[in-house]
Amino acid sequence: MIKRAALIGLGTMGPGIAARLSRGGLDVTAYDVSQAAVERARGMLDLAGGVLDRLDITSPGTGAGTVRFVETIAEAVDGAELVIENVPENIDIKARTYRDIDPLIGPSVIVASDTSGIPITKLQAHISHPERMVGMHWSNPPHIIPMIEVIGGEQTAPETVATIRDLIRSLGLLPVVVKKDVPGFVENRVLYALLREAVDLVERGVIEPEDLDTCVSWGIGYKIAVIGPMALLDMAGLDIYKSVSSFLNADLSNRDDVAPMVMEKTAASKFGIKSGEGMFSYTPEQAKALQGERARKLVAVRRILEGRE
Ligand SMILES: NC(=O)C1=CN([C@@H]2O[C@H](COP(=O)(O)OP(=O)(O)OC[C@H]3O[C@@H](n4cnc5c(N)ncnc54)[C@H](O)[C@@H]3O)[C@@H](O)[C@H]2O)C=CC1
Ligand SMILES: Cc1ncc(C=O)c(C(=O)O)c1O
Repeated sequence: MIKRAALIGLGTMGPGIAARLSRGGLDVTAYDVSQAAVERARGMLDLAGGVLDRLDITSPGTGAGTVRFVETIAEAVDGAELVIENVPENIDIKARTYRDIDPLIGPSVIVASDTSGIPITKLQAHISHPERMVGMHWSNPPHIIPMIEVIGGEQTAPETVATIRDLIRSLGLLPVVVKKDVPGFVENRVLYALLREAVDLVERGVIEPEDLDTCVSWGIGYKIAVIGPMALLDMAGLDIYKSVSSFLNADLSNRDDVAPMVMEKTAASKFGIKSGEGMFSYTPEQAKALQGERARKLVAVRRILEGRE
């Protein structure tokens, strides 16, 4: 089983991934081009560890692994059996990262991308031995959400998919092997269809942002956490779904570009919590309180869903 992992890119996802892997007994070496990102990640490890404690996630008999922050990418990948790439969702940055690590790692070292949806087939065009490249798509926050998508590209060896699937299982997490390498894989295709409709409804003035969140979180979100979409079809009745979709599907948002509201906000550097304003506004204190409150609620819901409460 894999024992040494390199994590390239920290940012939003990196600290939680590092914390979760080390709790599972892996030794992680983490690298980021930004020292600020390294310091932020260093400061987040204990917080993530506390959440893992509340989830009763223990380490294997061999004990917890370590997280070491290193100053060069070469140090990060030295001796690693797995390299997790977690740089920005930009194929040029990812390709450059693969070119940087290629001469530093052997042909059997697995390179797993945390990409949100760039097809793995596209990514593996930028690395030697493409059979060792795979998608390992975590969800935010990665130390709490147990489901991880595993996606093989056209040139990915089945053994590579199986190795990552088994690693995820050995960590006590939920691997979902996606059968076809489609953009967005599965989770984000469903999420982005939902978000496209949600943004469209707010943009057209059908509903206020706060009320949309109440409607979706306490309606669909609450239900879907317990009853998955396919099971929900059977609960509601496929006849009902047929009747409603016969008129509603044609009326849903089918835009293939980015909503003007999102273009305007991002052009004004209104990215959300990370910039203090997005759909809503946040002071640093509010952002910190929200992070804690959301972690507490996600832990409580997960404990109930796992039948531990
Ligand atoms: N933010 C989210 O909710 C999720 C993001 N993802 C995916 O994970 C990947 C990372 O996402 P985030 O953590 O949100 O990105 P981010 O933009 O927050 O962080 C990326 C980090 O990579 C660093 N970086 C940039 N170029 C680098 C290089 N050449 N070498 C090393 N480090 C470099 C940056 O300094 C930054 O700290 C993306 O592919 C994203 O789509 C996956 C699941 C959820
Ligand atoms: C908006 C959004 N986009 C991508 C991802 C993951 O790839 C997430 C998430 O994990 O929650 C997300 O919320």
